[in-house]
Amino acid sequence: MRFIPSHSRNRNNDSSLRLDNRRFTYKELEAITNNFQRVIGQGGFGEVYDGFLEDGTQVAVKLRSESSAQGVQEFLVEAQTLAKIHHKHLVTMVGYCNDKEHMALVYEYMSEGALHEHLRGM
Ligand SMILES: Nc1ncnc2c1ncn2[C@@H]1O[C@H](COP(=O)(O)OP(=O)(O)OP(=O)(O)O)[C@@H](O)[C@H]1O
Repeated sequence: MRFIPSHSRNRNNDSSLRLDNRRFTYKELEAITNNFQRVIGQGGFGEVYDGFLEDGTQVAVKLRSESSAQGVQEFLVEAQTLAKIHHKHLVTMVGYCNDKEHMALVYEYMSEGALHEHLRGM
């Protein structure tokens, strides 16, 4: 499956993923997560890590593991869908990483308390 036509690929032609969100390098993710130190969850794509951006914003970094049952395309679909959607009942995607073999999605962190508050307001 293609997400953008080949004629509109970005100039360096490195990816079929083009989003308005911030693009992180794997090195930046290492810094943000303090070398992937704290696992906060486990999803279909792999582990989810706690992290902090330079401005102190807490984020959840969903790193796609090589052994993930879900494929690269599914990962890209999630990234591309969330990049387009901004809704008060959906967690915001801050950015993504598509750096050689590393793929990750970066979301605003949502604590359980915040989630319950969120759901109560629905
Ligand atoms: N934005 C977030 N803030 C805080 N924790 C998160 C966030 N996103 C995910 N997590 C943690 O990571 C776990 C797995 O995330 P999530 O369910 O989104 O993964 P997934 O890959 O979509 O799972 P699946 O596809 O198997 O349903 C969550 O249960 C939660 O503990």
